[in-house]
This record gives sequence, structure tokens and C-alpha cells, in this order.
Amino acid sequence: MTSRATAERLDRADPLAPARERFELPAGVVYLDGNSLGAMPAGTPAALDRTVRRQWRDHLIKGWTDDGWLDAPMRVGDRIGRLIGAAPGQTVTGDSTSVQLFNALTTAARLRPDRRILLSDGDGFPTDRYLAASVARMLGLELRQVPMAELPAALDAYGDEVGVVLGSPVDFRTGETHDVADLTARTHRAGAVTVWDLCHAAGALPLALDADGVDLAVGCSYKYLSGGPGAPAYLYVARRHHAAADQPLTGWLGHAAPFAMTPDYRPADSMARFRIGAPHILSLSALDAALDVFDDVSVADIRAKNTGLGRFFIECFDARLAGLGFELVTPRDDARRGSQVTLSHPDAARLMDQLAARGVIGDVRPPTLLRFGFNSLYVSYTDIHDAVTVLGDLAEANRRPHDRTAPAQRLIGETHVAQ
Ligand SMILES: Cc1ncc(COP(=O)(O)O)c(C=O)c1O
Ligand SMILES: Nc1c(O)cccc1C(=O)C[C@H](N)C(=O)O
Repeated sequence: MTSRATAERLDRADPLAPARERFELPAGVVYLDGNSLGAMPAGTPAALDRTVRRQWRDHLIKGWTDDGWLDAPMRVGDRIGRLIGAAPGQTVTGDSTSVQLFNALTTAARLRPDRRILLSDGDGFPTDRYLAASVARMLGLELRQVPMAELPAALDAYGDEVGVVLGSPVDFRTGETHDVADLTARTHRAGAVTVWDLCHAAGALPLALDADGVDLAVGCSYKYLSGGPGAPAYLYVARRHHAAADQPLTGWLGHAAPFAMTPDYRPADSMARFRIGAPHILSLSALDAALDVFDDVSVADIRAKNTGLGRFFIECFDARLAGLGFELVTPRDDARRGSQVTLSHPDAARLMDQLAARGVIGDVRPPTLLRFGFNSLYVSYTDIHDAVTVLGDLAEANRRPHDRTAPAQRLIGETHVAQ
């Protein structure tokens, strides 16, 4: 059953439906791109205003101490830690994922100075690939990039030559998931350490970094966490590595006593050594406000809903898009699918532009992939129904370019196609 009435019934039964009120979305928009940039939480403008006027304007320099700015990277890091299965004191926010990846990969490689291979996901996000290559070049390592599914075999093949394994729990293109616990255990059996890129998993999938024995991890906070454009990234380092971790970006705030301003660097003996320079307080306050939404919902409920949304999308795909040139790229198996569905179509770019003109926002990854991300906190089953219906209308109309009465002219909310 993929009718709009079914979608509405699913929405009425959705325990997370009230969370949509905690976000402000433009009217008439179906937003399926929260896996790239999350929507704006309703509390963000007031939080920013508070930081700017009540703290910066009124307290000036005293904000660093009186408003807790100096501690904010660790405090907000711990709030993210709660969502990724990290006990307090192991997660710090700051800078971009790219910078944190550089940090994490270099730190990880320095934990295994006798190993010469850096193994990484060959289908990973470009920044992961580029930084792995740079770190390998900088440290004189050999970089081996293979698809995630082949990492276990590569570990078997290269065995005790591997020092670091970089992977991602969710493929940013296909949405396929990978088993963090399993690959981490295999990595440890080979005597190596893991670095995980959590960008497409945090806030959408249950993660258990401590329980899974993960060594280091990084992620961004502007996707499912909705921290805002360019929101600070985060770095997780398991406590057992803190004392030995030789992090490359030895900024003054990672010093054991930053305000002693000594000539030589002496790292803090906790996660604080992973701080670098002055935290981005304005961005951090937006992220802090965004995380309030997660205080009232569980990641298990979020995962249950995005699994349901993905399943419903695929049912609508089968019912509405068959024979229109689409292929389903994302696994059908719930357990192997993250919080997105990716389709391929030869006319992907044009279709996505047309979708946007009708209020449905997803994105394209070249050359043929159409990506649709589902943030359980503000995407509804009705959104999914309407998006797939409009997509089907468009693909059909594109096949009949001279048909001016094509249903593709219908806008969101006006689609009532029952399958
Ligand atoms: C898996 C992954 N890693 C890293 C990044 C980039 O991180 P940043 O732009 O924060 O450096 C992205 C998205 O931009 C991503 O999808
Ligand atoms: N970070 C982005 C940006 O600054 C502009 C446009 C897109 C992005 C993204 O996050 C892309 C995203 N990581 C992806 O999965 O493709």
C-alpha cells in the first residue's frame, strides 16, 4: 500500500511526528537533503541571539570564562558523544571534518609507528580519500584504497603491515551500511587502529563507539545533527589512547596549561589535548541548540523511523517508478540501508532540477545518482509519497516532451495519486 492515505495513516502513528515542530522549514517544501545540510532547528535563532547579545556584547572577553566558551568544545563534544556511544571526556568539537580527519589519521598512524600501510575505503567521500593520500605521503606510508566490502580481505592480505584502517559506516553515495564492530575487531586482530568517519551515521543510526572498541572517529554536525552550515566537526579518541596520542595540530589550547604561555608544548593529559585553537563560539552555540532536540528523542526511535521511511520510499519506488528508467542503488535490506535512498537515472541532473522547481529537494551525485536523505525528526511518510509521486510524474512527462498537460506541473500537496 503506497497511497497518500496510507502515508497519512503512518504519519498519525509516528511517535516522532511532533519533533517536526522543533524545526522551521519553508512552506511547500519536501526536504530530503538533510544528509547534506540539516534543516534549521526552531531554537537556533534565539540561541545565536543570546550568544551574540547577552554574551559577546554584554560580557565581552569575560565570555570565555563566565559563559563557558572555553569549555564549550568538550561540553558540546560530550553531548554528541551521548549520540555515538561515547562516554564523557572522549569527544571534542571544532574545525571541519577535513581538519579532524587529518588529526585523526596522523594521530592513529603515530600510534603504530612500525606499520607501513594505511588502508582506507576506496569509495569514501573525496575529503577522506584526499586526506588519507596526503597523510600517507607526509608520513611515508603506503596507501591502499579498496571498497569497504573488501577491507576485511585486504586486512587478511596485508596483515601486520597495516597500521590504520579508515572507513565509514554509511556509503555517502549508495547509503549502504557497514558493520563498525566487525571491521574494528578485524582491525584489532591485525594489530592496527581504526578511524571511522561518522558523517552519514551520527544522529541517524545507533553507534556504540566505546562498546565496539573504536579507536578514533570524526564526523560533521551539519547533517543529521542540524548544527547549521559549516557547524563544527568532532573528534572521538578512545580514552585508552589519550596518554600516547601525539596529535599533529599542537595549538595552544591543547596545552596542559594554555594560559601559562610557556615556550614549549606540553599536551593536556586528557581529551583536551585535541583542542587546537579558539573555538568557533557562534557556530558552537547553534550546534548546542540543535542538540537540545536530541534530549527528548532516542536514537533507537530515530533509526526505527528512518528504516520505515526508507522502506516506504522503496515501496513507492516499486509502485510508481518502475519502467521509467530508474534503478534502486540502495540495498533493500533494512539492516544494510542507512538513512537515505539513492536511485540512478541517466537524466539525474535534469530530474533533480525539476524536482526542486516543484518543491522537492534532494541532491545529485554525478553522473547518475539521485540522493534522498531522511531526517526522522522532520521528514514524514507523506513527504516520501509526494516526492516519489512528483518524481514519477516528471520522468513520465520527460518521455513526452510535447505534452503540455503533463501532470508534472502539479505541486507538492496537490498530488493524490493512489497506487
Ligand atoms: C563522509 C564525509 N566526510 C567528510 C565530509 C566533509 O567534511 P567537511 O566539509 O566538514 O570537511 C563529508 C561531507 O561534506 C562527508 O560526507
Ligand atoms: N558540506 C557540504 C557543503 O559545504 C556544500 C555542499 C555539500 C556539502 C556536503 O556535506 C556534501 C555531503 N558530505 C555529501 O554526502 O555529499
